[in-house]
Amino acid sequence: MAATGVGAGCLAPSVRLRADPATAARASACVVRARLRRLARGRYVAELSREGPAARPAQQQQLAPPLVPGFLAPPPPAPAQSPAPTQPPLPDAGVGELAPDLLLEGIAEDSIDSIIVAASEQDSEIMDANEQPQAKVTRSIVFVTGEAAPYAKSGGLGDVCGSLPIALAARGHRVMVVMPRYLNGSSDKNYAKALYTGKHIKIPCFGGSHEVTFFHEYRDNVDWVFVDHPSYHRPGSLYGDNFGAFGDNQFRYTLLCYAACEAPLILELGGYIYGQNCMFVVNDWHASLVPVLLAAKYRPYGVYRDSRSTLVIHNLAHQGVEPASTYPDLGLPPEWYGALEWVFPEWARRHALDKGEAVNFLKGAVVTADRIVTVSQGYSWEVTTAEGGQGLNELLSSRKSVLNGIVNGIDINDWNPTTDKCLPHHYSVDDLSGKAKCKAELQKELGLPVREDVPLIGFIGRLDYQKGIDLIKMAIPELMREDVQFWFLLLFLQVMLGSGDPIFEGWMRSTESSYKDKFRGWVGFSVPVSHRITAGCDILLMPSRFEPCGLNQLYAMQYGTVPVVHGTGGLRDTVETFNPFGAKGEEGTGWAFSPLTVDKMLWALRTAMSTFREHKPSWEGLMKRGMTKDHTWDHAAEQYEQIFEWAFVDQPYVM
Ligand SMILES: Nc1ncnc2c1ncn2[C@@H]1O[C@H](COP(=O)(O)OP(=O)(O)O[C@H]2O[C@H](CO)[C@@H](O)[C@H](O)[C@H]2O)[C@@H](O)[C@H]1O
Repeated sequence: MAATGVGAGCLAPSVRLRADPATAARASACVVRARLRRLARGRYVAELSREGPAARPAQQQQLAPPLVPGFLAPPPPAPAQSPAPTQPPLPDAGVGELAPDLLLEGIAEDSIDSIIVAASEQDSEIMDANEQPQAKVTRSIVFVTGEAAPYAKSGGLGDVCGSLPIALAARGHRVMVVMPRYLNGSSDKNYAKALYTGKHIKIPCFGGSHEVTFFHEYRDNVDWVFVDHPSYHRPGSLYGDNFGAFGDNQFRYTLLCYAACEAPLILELGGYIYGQNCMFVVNDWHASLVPVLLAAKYRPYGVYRDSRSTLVIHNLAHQGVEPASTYPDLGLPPEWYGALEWVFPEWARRHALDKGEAVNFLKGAVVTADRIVTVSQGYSWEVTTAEGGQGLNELLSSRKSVLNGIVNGIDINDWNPTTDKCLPHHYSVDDLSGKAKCKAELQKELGLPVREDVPLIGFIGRLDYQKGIDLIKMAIPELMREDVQFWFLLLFLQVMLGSGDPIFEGWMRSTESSYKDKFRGWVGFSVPVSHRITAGCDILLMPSRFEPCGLNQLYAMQYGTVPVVHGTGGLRDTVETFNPFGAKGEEGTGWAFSPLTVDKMLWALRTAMSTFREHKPSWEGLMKRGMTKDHTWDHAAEQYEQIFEWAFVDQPYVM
């Protein structure tokens, strides 16, 4: 028979569809168009519809009986004498349900979104289209974090800790996330489904005994555990307010770490405790006391000897450094001071008598964690250099044997242009028309001239030295000479910088009035706005000085928005510079410029803008290559499992 090529290889690894030989014999009559919509956790929805029903002879409309009970039932056969009816469209097959007698064959080379269904003689069974890859070894995993979406988020850490645990749970692990129960009035509703567990403990630190209670919600197969204490109930952002970072942050996150160590031992979640054989995944400085506590306060007494810890560094710039005089407050044995000890270099000291002595939470975890992961491979090398190590480079270099990089994934349920509830129009790699409409809506919303031909550049980021905002400021006069529109979204109330800089806001207002038809700036935090910008812009600019991973460029690519980034850390790992003369034709998903200078940034932007204006097919290629890249969490989750496996091969840290 004229069997067409088997498409399984073109599909995502978890999707394999086969046809029985009898069906294969009717392959040519059995052409169906299927759209596979990617969901989270490597799952797919197949939407099937017949292509060219009129061309299909009536006698061949009877499909073979389903090979697997429960699979999509075939449509009833046409009555013998009646004229061939118009073929009813096949219903949406739903997750994992695909026509039983059909085989998927990829048609768009790099795309799994558009598939033709045909039959093939060499294939004789239906595989489960909904097969979720499972871990080889399942574990009890305890995430400890200062934030996790959707409960509390101030940036990328919240995104990652809101998604990675779900991806690991889907692969068969038992996963708990421990974070504070922040109540500030405006976001309290996020915790509405979390119930009091009836468990409370007293934590001996900071000269007293502080009672914390535990709340719990079971969602997406993950135990979300919220530590409650009055210090987490206050207005402002998670870590600070208009006056700067909260003065008691060290206390707040010491409580979190103690509580996280107790949670697996005392919380009966779903009927039984997690126990002492856990993998603790501690994120950034807020959770960094956990491996120190395991080594100093539990293992010497025989507890948690079978547990291991992995430190995940999302951003080395924040280390949780406080004066050395606070060490006794932490409730750690005096002999463990060395683990947290930190001495500022002379140039960083405030006065002649300042000895620069401090305690550094993140350093404590770098010393005591069993494994260290940074959120991209590029960053795992950068942190070992004097330029990128933020003072910890030598220590991190000494731990190179346990240091790895894993690029973050993104939550495809939240960030999917075909379903995103924040967008006025939806679109996909097959039909980009909705993106042009999103752009027009965004231009209307901003009061900019509605023009399809003008490149709209966006920036989304925190008001932080890291994000390279000063570079954009310097480049604006030059950039505004071009026929361009610029949309600037800044995150207000950023912790480490304290207040949302009034000088910067003043600059934005004056730039807006100087370039009325070209520039708009907005300061605030709004998830829907960030989605609308990601969809509505043509180009996303990220001139970050350093970027451990960066999520916005991943979201941008997913939404067909072309990233122009500084080639650093995770940006360099994830954005491939456009090459019109690649081995397979045009290659690349954006522009990664280096070094970080205004001129280089302008050069990259101008190249991108001229490609947008003058080379439409190339631009569309850039958009589509970005949209079809696999940014799902499943891949990253598998790599984390490998790290966990290595951690359990080694002995745990003991002094
Ligand atoms: N004004 C605004 N309104 C609404 N949402 C806004 C916003 N400004 C920013 N956001 C959102 O905040 C997140 C920021 O992501 P980044 O990757 O830039 O993270 P960040 O630097 O905070 O975190 C660190 O951790 C992450 C995760 O590991 C790393 O990717 C990163 O390199 C590292 O610096 C995105 O989801 C973005 O949409």
